[in-house]
Amino acid sequence: MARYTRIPGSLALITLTNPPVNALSVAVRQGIIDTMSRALSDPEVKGVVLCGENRKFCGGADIREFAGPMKGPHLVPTFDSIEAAEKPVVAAIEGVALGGGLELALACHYRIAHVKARLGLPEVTLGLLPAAGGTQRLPRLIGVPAALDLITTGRHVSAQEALKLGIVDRVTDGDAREVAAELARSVSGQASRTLPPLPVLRVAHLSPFRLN
Ligand SMILES: CC(C)(COP(=O)(O)OP(=O)(O)OC[C@H]1O[C@@H](n2cnc3c(N)ncnc32)[C@H](O)[C@@H]1OP(=O)(O)O)[C@@H](O)C(=O)NCCC(=O)NCCSC(=O)C[C@@H](O)CCCCCCCCCCCCC(=O)O
Repeated sequence: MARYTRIPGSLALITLTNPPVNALSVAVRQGIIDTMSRALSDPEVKGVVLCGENRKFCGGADIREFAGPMKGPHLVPTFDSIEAAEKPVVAAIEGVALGGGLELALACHYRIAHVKARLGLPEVTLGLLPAAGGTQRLPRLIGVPAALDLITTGRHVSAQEALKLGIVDRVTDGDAREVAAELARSVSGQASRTLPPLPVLRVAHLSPFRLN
């Protein structure tokens, strides 16, 4: 599920609620769609903060659902609609943002991380590749070499490393939701931030893959 709360400054706070790590179960995916649609259709709401319950942003796809056929809404269009939102959406990352959890944060326009947060795309350790936009959005955000490193090793990075790489916009030792709300208020009314195009042509050692 996802809980919808109005918070000061004409913002909506969307909280993923699926203990223990707010994984992206069918109910959470549907909850994101419903709450985002509510926030975007309410003219009083000028921006959105997305967080996870119990100070854990999101541990990714719900591995408890891997045993059966995929049901419910898909992550790709769900995340695409967040990215396309005309109101700023800010991820408040506490605890973990792993796999689909980081892919969700990457679809948001801004990311605030708590200093103790860990981020990564560990899909490779499960024999998978990130399949909810991470292979497309991460290279656009931090460049192909750094993105390939994270995708192919599956390693987790600290909030400070994520800041240095450019994955997050700010690190806080306070309440990430409050810092995210402050940022959402400061950018409300501005055009949504978009990711730059993939800089493929500038990566020399990937020249065999150059597009002519
Ligand atoms: C999160 C952790 C770092 C926490 O570690 P910690 O040591 O604190 O605690 P535990 O490890 O003991 O875990 C606590 C508790 O939490 C449970 N848990 C952890 N992670 C998950 C999870 N992801 N889902 C469910 N439950 C989880 C854990 O089992 C424990 O439970 P317990 O009851 O025992 O207390 C650490 O746990 C960790 O590292 N977790 C793994 C995180 C991870 O690997 N995440 C990535 C998951 S894979 C993923 O996200 C894939 C994405 O890219 C999205 C994929 C989208 C798929 C879309 C597919 C579309 C395809 C369409 C194709 C159509 C084809 C066609 O039809 O043609």
